[in-house]
This record gives sequence, structure tokens and C-alpha cells, in this order.
Amino acid sequence: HEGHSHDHHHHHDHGHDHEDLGAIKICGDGGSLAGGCQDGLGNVAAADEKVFLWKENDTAQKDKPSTDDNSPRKYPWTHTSPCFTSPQTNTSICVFTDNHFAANRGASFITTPKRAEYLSTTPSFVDPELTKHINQDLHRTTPSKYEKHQIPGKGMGLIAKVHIHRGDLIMANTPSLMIDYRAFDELPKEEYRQLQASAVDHLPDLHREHILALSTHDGIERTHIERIDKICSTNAFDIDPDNDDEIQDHGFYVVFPEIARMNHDCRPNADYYFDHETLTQYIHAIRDIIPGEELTLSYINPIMRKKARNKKLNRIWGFQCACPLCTQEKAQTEASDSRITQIKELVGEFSDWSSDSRANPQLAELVLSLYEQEKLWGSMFEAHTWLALEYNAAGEPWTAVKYANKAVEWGIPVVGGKDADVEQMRRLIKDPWGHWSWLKRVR
Ligand SMILES: C[S@@+](CC[C@H](N)C(=O)[O-])C[C@H]1O[C@@H](n2cnc3c(N)ncnc32)[C@H](O)[C@@H]1O
Repeated sequence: HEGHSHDHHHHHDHGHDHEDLGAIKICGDGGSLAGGCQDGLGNVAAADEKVFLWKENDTAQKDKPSTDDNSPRKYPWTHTSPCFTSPQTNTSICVFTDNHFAANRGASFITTPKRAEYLSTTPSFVDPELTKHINQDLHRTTPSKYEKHQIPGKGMGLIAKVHIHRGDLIMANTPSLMIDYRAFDELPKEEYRQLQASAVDHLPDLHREHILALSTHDGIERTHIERIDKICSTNAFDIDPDNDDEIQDHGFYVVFPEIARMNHDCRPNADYYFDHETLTQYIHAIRDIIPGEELTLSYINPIMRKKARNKKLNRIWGFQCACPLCTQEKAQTEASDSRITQIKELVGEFSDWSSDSRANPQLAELVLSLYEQEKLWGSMFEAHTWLALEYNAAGEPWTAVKYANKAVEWGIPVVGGKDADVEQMRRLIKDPWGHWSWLKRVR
């Protein structure tokens, strides 16, 4: 485990790196920005059940909500078993499946009864309209921007069919599986794996087939339970809990079967964030993409030197990185690694608001320039946020407002329009003089 933080931002290694259960992650390492960490992977076919009739017919929902924290209540679940007891905390950890979730696509959760109850009160459960049109691969109303293809040396991947502009939405999906870290941390391996397999087995037929067809990254024959375990570790994203969730110290592993087809690139053209209201992973373009280009995400913190990147990709996902950044000639690799070293040395200054900090507008300009040279488009939001704060802290409101506007523009596709840091930039735009950062470094 590499520690855990919630005050980070986008794109750094963080968290719970369950060494042997890799998950795609992009979260921050305690950078200066407040706000959540978002992260993930996703074509699921139609569900096998009656549409909406269950509300009237299903006896499950008539069950009284349980008052006992440790026993699963039925509504809205179509399955609430099996359960195992955590030897550490004596709480049960169960599979909760709702086969009507997101217009009968279905979703399974492995968590405690208490947290399942919490999830069932969040907007996506309370208002089914919210998730009805999310999974475009299922209910497509606009033409798909990509196609699934075999990619030499990478298995399957997604290829752009049309010109995609920076900021465009590429896809959005609700989860198939959400697995509480607690299940992984507290249960014996065999019990954990049984829960994982049941979570997949309970899903509607076509959805389950879709999951079972995902990559295990080595193609080795396995038992059903082992295969599902390997599918999860190859395809899951690490997602931090919602700010309103009481159980803040445990994130989730989440599988989105459409997004799971996106391959890794150290300088990707797309980025992702998780919206807790709709339980939806959003994928947006972070630069213009031409037809025929592969759509990629970074599975790791992209601000790592080549050797460290390759080691991690190899350990968790079993491939040698052959992306353009990893296959440059030696002089270019050295220049890139040296920029990454500089970035790592400098970014901490922006979260230090004491007089010891070296942060000022020029330092923020330097970091922006390093990000541009490194093609770290997913980090441009962060760089523009620092620029806005540093200019405002130095008493230059108009330049601060200029950069705050750019921060909002870069931030919406990578952290979402509801993100606390984007909201903060909107407040700075409205009133730089009333913002907490005003003259903060000159006082
Ligand atoms: C989340 S899946 C991506 C989709 C996968 N290619 C498939 O066929 O379903 C992750 C796996 O894809 C492969 N992969 C992803 N990015 C790759 C890359 N840049 N080079 C080689 N293989 C890659 C690795 O086998 C990795 O374990």
C-alpha cells in the first residue's frame, strides 16, 4: 500500500495500491487543490428482465427496511447474498445486485449492509431517470465516436471513427461492479473471490457475458472464480468515496465494461472522472483526436519517470510500455525524465501557503510550460488553477481571472463541472478581491 489521501487532485499515484490487485488510478498525491479524486473503465447489452414492472410486482421492495446495521435489507436489491463476516470488524460484507439499475443494465456492489444502504439513497437509485440515458452503447441516441478493434500488441482497443475535439464527451457508463476496498482488505482471499464471482453471476445475462469477455491480460485458462478475479484486476478503476459517504476511508474498485477496452498511453488523449450522483464514469477528449487514432487513458500517474512507469505497468497489467513517450530516442527520454523531476520538485510549493514557499506567478508559468512540453493535457486544469491562485495572491486580479477561466475550461472534462476546485475557480472569476487567495502571498 502506498498510503491514501483524499485531498489530492487528478493524476498522481495515490491510494491503496493493492499491489496484487492493480487498478487504474489517476488520483492526486496531496497536491494543493482541494476536492475529490476521480477515476475508471466500459458495451453492455440489454438486461434480461422485465422493464420497470418490478416496482409493482416485486415482493422484495415490500420488506421493511432493517434497523439492524448488519443484516441486508432487500429494497432496491434483487440479490443480497452471499455474505461473509469480516474477522477484523465482525461486520458482514455481501453482494448487493440491482438488476434494474440504469434502465435494467444492472449493477453489483460488494460492501457492508450499511454502505449498501447509503448507496441506495444516492441520486442514481432514488431517481432512475438520472441513469436511464447514460449507457449510450445500450441506448444509443447519438452515433458512437469510436469502434472496437484488435490493436497489434495490445489486444482490443477503441479507435476514433470521427474527428473528436478537445473537451468532447467520448462515453459515459454506469458500473457493472463496485467493490468496497474493505472486502479486499478484510476478507480471506477465497471468500473475497467468491463474492466477486457471485457479483458477476447475478448480473443480467448479456451484461454478465460482456464482463466475462473482458481481458485477463494473459489469456491463460482459469477456473470461473480465478478468471473473474483476473478480469477485475486487469480492468477495474480505483474510485474514491463520495464526500457525503460516511465510510470515507475506503474507496471502491469499479469495472465499467465499455471503458475497459481503452488501452494505456503515458500521454493519453482522453481522461476520466467519476460522478457520484449518477455513479457514472465520464470519458472526455483532452486534446483533438483525428479519425483512426486510438483512444487512450493513462492507467497510472503520468508524472513518473520512464523506468518507474514501465515497472508499474508491467507489474500490474503485464505489458511493456511501447507508447510514444516510452519509445523516444535516448536524448528525448532524458529530457522528458528531467522535466518530470522538475515538476515533482516544484508542485509542492503551491500547496504551501507559508512564507517558506517559493510559489509565485513565474513558478506557476514554469510548471504550465513543463506540462505543455510533456503533453500532460490532463494536468492543465491543475496548472491553470495554480496560475489563477498565484496571480491573485500576488495582487493581479485580471491575470488571475484570465487563468481561472482557462482552469474552468480545462477542468470540466477532467474533473467535472460540479468539482469543488472548478467551483472555486468560478468564485474567483466572480470576485477575485473577495476570494481567499487575494493578496495572500504579499501580506
Ligand atoms: C483495461 S484492459 C484494456 C483493453 C484490452 N486491450 C482488451 O483487449 O480488452 C488492460 C489490458 O490491455 C493491455 N494493454 C493496455 N494498454 C496497453 C499498451 N499500451 N500496450 C500493450 N498492452 C496494453 C494489457 O494486456 C492490459 O493488461
